[in-house]
Amino acid sequence: MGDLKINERLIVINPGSTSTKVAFFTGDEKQWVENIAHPADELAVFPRVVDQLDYRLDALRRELHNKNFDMSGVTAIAARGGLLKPVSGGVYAVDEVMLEDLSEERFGQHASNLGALLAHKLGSPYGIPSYIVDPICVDELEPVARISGLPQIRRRSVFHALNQKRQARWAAQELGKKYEEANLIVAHLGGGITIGAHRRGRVVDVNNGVDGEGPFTPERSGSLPAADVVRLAFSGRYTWEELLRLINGRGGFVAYLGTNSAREVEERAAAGDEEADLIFTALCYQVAREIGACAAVLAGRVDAVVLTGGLAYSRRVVEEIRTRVGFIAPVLVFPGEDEMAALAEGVLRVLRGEEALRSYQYEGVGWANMEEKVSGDN
Ligand SMILES: Nc1ncnc2c1ncn2[C@@H]1O[C@H](COP(=O)(O)OP(=O)(O)OP(=O)(O)O)[C@@H](O)[C@H]1O
Ligand SMILES: CCCC(=O)O
Repeated sequence: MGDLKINERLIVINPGSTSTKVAFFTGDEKQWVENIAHPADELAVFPRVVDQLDYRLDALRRELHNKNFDMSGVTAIAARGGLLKPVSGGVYAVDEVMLEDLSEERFGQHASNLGALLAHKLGSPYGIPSYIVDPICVDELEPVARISGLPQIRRRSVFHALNQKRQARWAAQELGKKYEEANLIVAHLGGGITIGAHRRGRVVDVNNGVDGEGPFTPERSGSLPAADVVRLAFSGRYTWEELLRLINGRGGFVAYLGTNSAREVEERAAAGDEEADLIFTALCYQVAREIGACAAVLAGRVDAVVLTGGLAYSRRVVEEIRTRVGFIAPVLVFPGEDEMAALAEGVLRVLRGEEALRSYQYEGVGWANMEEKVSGDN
């Protein structure tokens, strides 16, 4: 008998704020990936992110058409998952309730909200099922981690779940353990920075990346003294939108140094720019401090600290953090991220029976009073 292996044929869709990435996989093999750019002036005509749906769908269909791509043989579509109700990590079938929540932007605006909507519109005419994997709203916080200090404000989990969980799996494998057996601290260091305490496969605490928790980042302010934020908000100097933009988009390196490129800041520091040097060091310091907090969450029982994302390519970033947190556990470095592969891998685990498929409609860790304000400002 020949070794006959029929590979799954997957389309992967990942909408970002200024582009939509699309890739084609046969089994684990990435055949091609395209980055469809959406110029700012074209996006500017859409009042809400969800209004971009047909525009992005047309661009996606055009790309596939230009490639003479045949949709009929596609097994499944894997899409980036956005701001939905809080759910456990895993792979979710795109269902009507999910589509409705995303169409209505019930849990906030985010480019990744378009993933499931695009996948469904593209696949359903052919009967192709769509899935999302570890969406940014994965929320596995323990009750104690939800307490903010003010009953009016409840902590929620919004983070780089897709990359964090993928790198955590790699790290566990390197340690000879299953993800579900390991205690890990994963620091995703990109344009946004989120640092999660992974206890035996669940992210029991993590800084909310989009609402201004945790370290500052190349373009976000991170946590700020609350009373000073109130003073700024009522100073008359900023509109609501401007202030939110300072926290998310124009904070961090952008605010201090006018660039969101960590690479550029590092180069400026190396060339003798003292301000750049101080701010670069401060970012590493704040990341280390957050990692230390996660070590306390895990009661010191930490198998490894994992550094990932674009900033983990920087030797200086890695060494500055390692110097401060190396006493906690070995530091493993997996620079960059590959969200397209992470999405494909998740759906393949389900198609191959290695992981159970989850239902959005029937699942959700839930908050009380879900209808109260959910951030619509991201
Ligand atoms: N070799 C390097 N040295 C220093 N910084 C680097 C290097 N490579 C990338 N970076 C920095 O990494 C940052 C971008 O990281 P990344 O690509 O993970 O972010 P993103 O995908 O835009 O945002 P996010 O990770 O929040 O989704 C930039 O500030 C970039 O300058
Ligand atoms: C990816 C969602 C979380 C963040 O941007 O910080």
